Amino acid sequence: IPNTLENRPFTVVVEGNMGCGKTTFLERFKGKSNICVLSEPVENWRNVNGHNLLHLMYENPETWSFTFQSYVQLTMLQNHLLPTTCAVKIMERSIYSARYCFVEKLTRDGVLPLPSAAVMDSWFKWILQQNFVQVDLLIYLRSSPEVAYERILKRKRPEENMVSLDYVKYLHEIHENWLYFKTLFTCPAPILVLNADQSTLDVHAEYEKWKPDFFRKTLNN
Ligand SMILES: Cc1cc2cn([C@H]3C[C@H](O)[C@@H](CO)O3)c(=O)nc2[nH]1
Repeated sequence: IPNTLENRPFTVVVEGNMGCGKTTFLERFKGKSNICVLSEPVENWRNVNGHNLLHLMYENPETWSFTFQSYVQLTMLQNHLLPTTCAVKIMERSIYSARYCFVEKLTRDGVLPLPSAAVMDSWFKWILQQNFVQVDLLIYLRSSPEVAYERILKRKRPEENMVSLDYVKYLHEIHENWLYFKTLFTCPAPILVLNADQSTLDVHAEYEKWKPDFFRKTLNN
């Protein structure tokens, strides 16, 4: 069956650095009857048969990155494929940022050994070839690393207590090259860039301003 909008929801993916405000941005859509909101499955990652893979990954990335990122890829695919009767599905991150941002960074850092990166990439490429995953709009919450880092410090996620500003800056560059300069990897859908350094209200005001164009443009294709 072709993966057309007739038999699947209009899928929006919200991407951005750690601390850019994705979770807060998605709060606005929760409770709307016709929108299925899928937050990043961090709680899943914290308890896989009793194992906190997120903690293990931060504590010893050389040993646990492959395990963690393999599970992230599975949970992202599950979100992409989750059936819904809603007209719109909005997801926090995607199988794309898993591969293009996080796995890419770990591979470049030499933290993820090349044989492991090759296996991750084989899974990723096969999944895309199955045409399981369709994204219709990508919202890039574009933040400066300094603002993002301040928010990470404030929210105090236990596993992130060792995250450095350098790590956040590096992830920022990868997001910029992918979603703003578009020099890194292909973009799976049209991109709406929002200035995420603003207050939550202003980010939503900017989204509301651009929404009609983007939904009309993408729905009419
Ligand atoms: C898709 C994807 C999300 C994601 C998050 N993370 C980390 C960054 C944050 O500390 C936490 C929640 O986003 O998980 C990661 O290492 N690899 C990831 N891949």
